[in-house]
Parts: sequence; C-alpha cells; structure tokens
Amino acid sequence: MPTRAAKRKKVAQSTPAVSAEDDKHTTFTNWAVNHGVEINGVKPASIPDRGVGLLTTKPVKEGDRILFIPEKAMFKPDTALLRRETLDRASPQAQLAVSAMLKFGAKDSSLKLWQDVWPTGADFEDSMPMCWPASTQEFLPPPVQQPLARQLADYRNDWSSARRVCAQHGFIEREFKYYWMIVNSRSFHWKPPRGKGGSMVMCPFIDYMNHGPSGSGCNVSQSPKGYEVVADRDYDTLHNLQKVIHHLPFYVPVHHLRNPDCINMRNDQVSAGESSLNIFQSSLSEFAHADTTAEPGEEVLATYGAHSNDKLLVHYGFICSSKDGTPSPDDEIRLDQLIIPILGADIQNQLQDVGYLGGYALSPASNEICFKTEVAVRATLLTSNEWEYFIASGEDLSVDKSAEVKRYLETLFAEHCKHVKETMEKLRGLDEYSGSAPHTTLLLRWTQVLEGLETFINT
Ligand SMILES: C[S@@+](CC[C@H](N)C(=O)[O-])C[C@H]1O[C@@H](n2cnc3c(N)ncnc32)[C@H](O)[C@@H]1O
Repeated sequence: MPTRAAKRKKVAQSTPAVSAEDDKHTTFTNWAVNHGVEINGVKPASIPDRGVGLLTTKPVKEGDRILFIPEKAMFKPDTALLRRETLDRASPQAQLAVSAMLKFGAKDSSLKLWQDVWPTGADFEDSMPMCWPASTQEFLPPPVQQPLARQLADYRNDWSSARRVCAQHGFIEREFKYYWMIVNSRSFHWKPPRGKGGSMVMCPFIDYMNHGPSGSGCNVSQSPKGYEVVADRDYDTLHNLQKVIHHLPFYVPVHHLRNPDCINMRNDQVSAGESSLNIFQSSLSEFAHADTTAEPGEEVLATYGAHSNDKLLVHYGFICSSKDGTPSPDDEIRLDQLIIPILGADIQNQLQDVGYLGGYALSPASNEICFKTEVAVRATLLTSNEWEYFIASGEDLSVDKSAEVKRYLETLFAEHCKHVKETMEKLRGLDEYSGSAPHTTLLLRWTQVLEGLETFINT
C-alpha cells in the first residue's frame, strides 16, 4: 500500500482537473486582458459564503497596482438607444439596467462570457431582501424595513419607465429585475476626464471584488484613463503565516502548510497557544477553500462604503460577520424604534428643533452610543438649562450624567432583548424554516443585534 506521502505526491503530479467553473473564469480573464484590463497578482476564486472574489497568486506589496480597467473596457449606458426609446430621463440605474439587458441579454451577445461569471437569478432570490416573500421580509429588523421600502419604490419607478421597451424587445420583468440588481451590486460611477456629466458604468474584473469593512480594503480610484486598484498593504500569505507560526508553542514546517492532517495531529498535542492556533487554522481553512489549482492566496477586498450591516443587507444582500464574532467597525444598531416612541411629543418637538430627532445608534464595535442618543436621553432626564449646556458643550453642567443615561438605556435594551429573542424563536419555529439562506441571514442579523445590546447591558 502506498504511504500517505507517496499518495500526496501522486496527486500533486497529476494534471489538476479544470472544472467548468474554473473554465469560465479563465475565459473571462483572457477576454478582460484582451480588452486592456491589467491584472497583477490576483485571480478569481470561490470564497465560502461570498460567491467569487479575488485571491492573490503571488506576494503583493503595499502600493502595487493590482488592477487597471481602461475606459474602453467599461460597459456604459447606450445613450443613442436610450434617447431613441425616450429613456434618457429615467434614473441612471434604470438606464444602465436597460442597456445591459439589451446588450448582455441578446441571443448571440459578445459579452456572454462576462455575464457567465455573475451571480444567477437564484443567487439574488436567496440573498436580496427585495426578492424575499413578504412573510420573510416581515422578519427583517425594523431599521431594515425603511431602506427596503425605499429600494422597492425605486425599483417600481424604474420598472414603470422600462416596461414598454422591455415588452418591445421581448423581455419580461424578471429579466429586467435581474439586470437591475446586477447594476445595483456591480456598478461604478465614471466621470470622463474632459467630458460632461458622469454615468453609472460596469467595470470588468473589479466587479469580482468583495467588500471589507473600513480599513480592510484596497484603494479603488478613478484615474484619467480608467479605474485602478492599488494594494493597501503587503499581501504575502506564506510570510504572514510564518509570522503566526513563530508565535505558536510548536513549529510546523512550511512545506506542511497545505496538509490539513498535520493541523489535526498538532491540535491534539497542543493545549496552550489556542488563539494563535485558531488564527493559523482559519488561515489554513482559507487555503483549503481556495481554488486548489492556485497558489495559496489572500483575498483582496474593496470597501463599498462605511455601511452598517442593515444597509449592506438591503443594498448588496449580505452582512459582514467575522469568524470570531468581532463586530464590523462600520456596523451600528439603530435605536430609533426603541427611543422615539418613549419620548413625549414636547420632547420630540424640542429635538426636532435642534436637529436631534432620530438617527440614534449603538456601535457594537466600540460599545458606545452616538452623541444624538446622548442628547435624546438627556432630554428626558435634565432641566432645559442643563440640556442646552450639554448640546452646546458635549458635557454635563454640574454632575456627570453618563451613568444615569446608561441605566436608562439598559432598562430599555433589556426589554427589547426579550422581543429579539421571541422573534428569533418564531423564526426558528416557522413551518417553512429550513436553514434556508434568507432565514440564516435573518438569524445572523438578529444575533448581532442581541449580542450588541447584551454587551452594552453587561459592561
Ligand atoms: C461586486 S460583487 C462581488 C463579487 C461576487 N462575490 C460574485 O460572486 O460575483 C458584490 C456581491 O458580492 C457579495 N459580497 C461582497 N462582499 C461580501 C462579503 N464581505 N460577504 C459576503 N458576500 C459579499 C454580495 O452578494 C454582493 O452583492
């Protein structure tokens, strides 16, 4: 019987099977390069729970240009067609969606190989709350309901602008909606260097990049000739892993890194240094999930904006979560629905007058409430003089009221935690509950809300 090592060698020597999935990404990559896209040290790969993303294929240094997309490779709204179809006054999103639908959706479209690497309609049905049935949408936390209603209103407007041209060209609403969501999640703003106004465009290859919270993304910017992505830091997985290994109470030779068995073996032996081991294992599992034909790589991310998870969920259909549960620095738990109803009409008017009615939030990363919340709660606790002094200076007039404000909110949050737990129980008890993607996302978001509130109460 061949030894394990021999088996491994044999596997390594055989030609790696190229899946249809790899194939379409290779075809699209070649197309992009032929259209002037410059790709330096990254390639598309499946990333668990994120669809496809970009992984490094070699060490990349901070400041290296990873991608460059020339203007000529971008997909732009078809202005002639839009004028002809009297759609030139429709929203920029509707204009780009109609242009994309007619071009990408044409029977023998030359852009089919780009569309082949996009998510499918079924992916959107799972991830985008705007596609969920009303009975599932009901379980969205209240702060998500408002932006969702706005998004649905925008979509309905765009559909009413586009329906005539869709019918003329033989497209149905489901198809328009697909391209509308593609544009929603994969477009950029392009301002021609000497031209008139800008427009929404799609940029091949950059649209592979997944989102990371503030401070974790590459620098994506417009240059006169196109869009470029520049590395925000050094990406050198082996080097980074070696740094971690040096902090471990044992040593794993680097040539064993790709062999998950060696980690299991070491895991049994090691009782100390657990957190280093966890970091090491999660890095290793990233290797294991990455395209096995690629060199081990790190994912390069872009920051779509300093968005809370509520906003990311409505707009992009995902929420940020880390393996160890550390909250995203951009996330916030909106408190309007808890605080506004308990303020009397007078206090609401006073807050309105000074511009502090609504927009209340708790940051789960810093475990702090925002200044607006400080002001709103003090409006119920202080005299007018004390309150106005606090608004002007950010400090309490005589005695520090921070502890009182905290106690006030703790009572409010404790009550709300009961409601959150009931909602989560209901969600788990639904007949159709099956651990489906929407249910999993909802439970994750409610869990984040609960943990944020409980941390505030308990610290
Ligand atoms: C510009 S595309 C990025 C490429 C995409 N992952 C794909 O498979 O084609 C944006 C979409 O990627 C997914 N995405 C981006 N960042 C993510 C993240 N941090 N976690 C989970 N999904 C993410 C969301 O579905 C989002 O709408």
